[in-house]
Amino acid sequence: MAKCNLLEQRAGCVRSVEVWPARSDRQAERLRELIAVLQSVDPDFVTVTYGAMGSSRARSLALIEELVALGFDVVAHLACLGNSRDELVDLIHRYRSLGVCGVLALRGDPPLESTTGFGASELHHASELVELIRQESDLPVIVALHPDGHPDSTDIASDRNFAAEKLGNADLGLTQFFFDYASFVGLQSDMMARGVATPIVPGLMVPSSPKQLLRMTEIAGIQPPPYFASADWDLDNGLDRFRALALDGALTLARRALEDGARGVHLFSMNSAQVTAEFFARL
Ligand SMILES: NC(=O)C1=CN([C@@H]2O[C@H](COP(=O)(O)OP(=O)(O)OC[C@H]3O[C@@H](n4cnc5c(N)ncnc54)[C@H](O)[C@@H]3O)[C@@H](O)[C@H]2O)C=CC1
Ligand SMILES: Nc1nc(=O)c2c([nH]1)NC[C@@H]1CN(c3ccc(C(=O)N[C@@H](CCC(=O)O)C(=O)O)cc3)CN21
Repeated sequence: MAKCNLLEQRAGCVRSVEVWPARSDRQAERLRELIAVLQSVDPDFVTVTYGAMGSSRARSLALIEELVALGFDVVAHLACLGNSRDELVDLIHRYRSLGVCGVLALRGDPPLESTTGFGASELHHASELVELIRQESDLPVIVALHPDGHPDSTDIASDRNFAAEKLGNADLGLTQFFFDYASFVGLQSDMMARGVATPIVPGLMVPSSPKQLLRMTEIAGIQPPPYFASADWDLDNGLDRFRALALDGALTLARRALEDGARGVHLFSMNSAQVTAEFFARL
């Protein structure tokens, strides 16, 4: 049974890893390799995406069930967009009975093929979902925070105000990935300035290729790190050099955050066994 104490599990650095459900045979093979690595890394909790990039609810539920059965503490993502209130309530109860140890309350991304239609959505902001989870369960609630501001926000001040409101009602904040340490420091100080002291754990991503990096910076609405523009990655050994810099970059951010008092680190594994193994071996 899940221990349900997200930050008190390990003295020092609490380690968490995001995984997503496989959507093809090739992805299923990658997921097997990742789960094998996770069994030796032994993270404090694993988060399972919901609906990310169009993935289905059934696949998320099946992966949660599998990971719980393997003995992992699982945090389930839940997104407002595309679900009615009743569907969200049903999912919260299903998560509860599957034995998850927390919920990451997200607004969610609009469907890839649409810029406006959110279908049956009745809740429109993560803060509303935090309230719903509180009403419906005693599960710990995590929220996503955006060090560089959310790409849909009109200005950073209002984005920080909304972020502080939802973080104040949550048990933990996990950040979107970032490449500029100053953005993480800015987020922390803006939350403190608004009177919110809920712990914030940095989310790190180690891109496996320049192409993946550009795709992810586009999703997050942020600039690539400085090393990206420093070389022609198509040249000999370019990919190996890129991966070494990407890993060093994420480790540098993680270590600085831990030195400055962060309680843990969260890795967006991108379902890569190799990245996950190397990141935690060197942290
Ligand atoms: N770990 C993960 O899976 C992560 C996922 N994300 C993704 O980021 C996306 C949205 O992020 P969230 O932080 O959950 O959304 P959110 O609902 O907190 O914020 C989304 C946007 O709405 C604005 N907003 C918030 N509350 C508002 C209110 N009451 N009135 C008007 N505007 C308001 C915010 O400033 C922001 O621009 C999701 O697609 C999520 O999947 C982001 C980071 C990590
Ligand atoms: N805005 C936003 N939405 C998210 O879903 C999200 C974030 N940010 N930030 C952190 C992580 C990263 N997430 C991601 C990122 C990419 C894929 C993705 O491209 N998945 C492909 C597989 C690609 C591959 O195997 O290389 C898929 O088909 O599911 C999924 C989740 C989920 N999280």
